[in-house]
Amino acid sequence: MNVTNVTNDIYQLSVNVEDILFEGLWEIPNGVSLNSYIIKGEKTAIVDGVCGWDGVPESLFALLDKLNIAPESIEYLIINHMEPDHSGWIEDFKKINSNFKVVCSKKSAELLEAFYGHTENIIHVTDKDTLDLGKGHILKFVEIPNVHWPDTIATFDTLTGTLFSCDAFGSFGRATSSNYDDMLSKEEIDFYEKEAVRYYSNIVAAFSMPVKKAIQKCSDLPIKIVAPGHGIVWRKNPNKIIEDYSRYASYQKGPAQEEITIIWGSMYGMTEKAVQHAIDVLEKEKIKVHVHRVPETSWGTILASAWTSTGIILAMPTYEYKMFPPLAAVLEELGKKKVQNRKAFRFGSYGWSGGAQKELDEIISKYCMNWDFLEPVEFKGRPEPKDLELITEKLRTLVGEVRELTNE
Ligand SMILES: Cc1cc2nc3c(=O)[nH]c(=O)nc-3n(C[C@H](O)[C@H](O)[C@H](O)COP(=O)(O)O)c2cc1C
Repeated sequence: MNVTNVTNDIYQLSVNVEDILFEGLWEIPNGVSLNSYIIKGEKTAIVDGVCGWDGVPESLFALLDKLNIAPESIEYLIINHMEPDHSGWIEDFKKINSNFKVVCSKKSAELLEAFYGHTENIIHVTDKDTLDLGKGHILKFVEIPNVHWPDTIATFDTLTGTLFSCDAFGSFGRATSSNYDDMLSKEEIDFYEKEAVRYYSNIVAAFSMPVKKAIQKCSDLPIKIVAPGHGIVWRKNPNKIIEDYSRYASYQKGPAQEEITIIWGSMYGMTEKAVQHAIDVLEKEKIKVHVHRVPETSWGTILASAWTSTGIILAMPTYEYKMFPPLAAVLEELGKKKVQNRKAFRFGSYGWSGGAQKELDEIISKYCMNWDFLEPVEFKGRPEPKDLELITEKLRTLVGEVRELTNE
């Protein structure tokens, strides 16, 4: 666990989690940090917990000792949201301090009872409330429901301008002791930016409307530091991550960036021949392309590039009168995350009846994805030169459409 100083009287406790699927589902090749914060006024508060803490009270004692904090002096545990990655430590925390008050939204309190049976000493807060910790640290609370659980609040320290934003403005990527934008190189910031896209698209994307509302609400605050529950702390340029999140939220309804994502699958290499051809054509068109084969590539990786791409190409054969199943599964996930209004094109092989296209149309319509498709190109068995020519023509049209939309 890392302990670092955020600013006057504020410290970060951070644990890296690796070798798991986040939420039991999302691949995290570069890990993820769980960040908790301590604010030391005359009274002391902990904002969110660190679930990766080993559960041994002595470990936390030792950390607090480093900061000259007696465990029993922690008066408030502020729960920004009740998702167990942050709050799952409450039972362990009770082992070192049996006399603290929980500060959270009314909805969090309900969840706290349902998940951990904890009902004592709870202070419900809303937008109208403040909490004075002394030494000038007056905390303000901002309800930002559905970013990403319905109970979510952000906590704002009015003295230092620090916004403890919970899952908002978070990213994947393990933390180091230089977990601050002012301590990182340009390359490292780029790394966390990619990890933020992956985090946003996998975890927050479906809640893009609430994200927009939360950003609007927080725009009234004089924010100097953004301290999220995952990822790096933004001290030098807090607006960067806020603007990035605003952009990511806008990608839901498109247009996104001048990029194309190809998602493809093939059993016996017939569709694959056309995919290879498509990659060559797009390379000549000099447009940024992400290529993902299914089922080999994880949903999380595909979602991250589909989220930033204005154009999407789906290439798959017919399988038992429907789409190649792993592609159907990924497309359903894109639908659930509301990847909408893309410029799109589909091609693929069939043997005798076809049928992939029908299921594709059904999924697009079921999730109201509103993708604007070019006429599909389907070929029986292997693609003939005339099929490849037609695909070339469609790809050029797609590139033109993507460029037109993104350069408006
Ligand atoms: C298990 C299986 C099921 C298939 N089901 C259909 C089908 O319902 N309709 C059809 O037209 N072709 C069907 N085919 C034929 C494939 O679509 C055809 O072989 C195609 O060329 C495969 O392309 P690929 O090599 O890119 O996987 C099926 C093939 C397999 C192996």
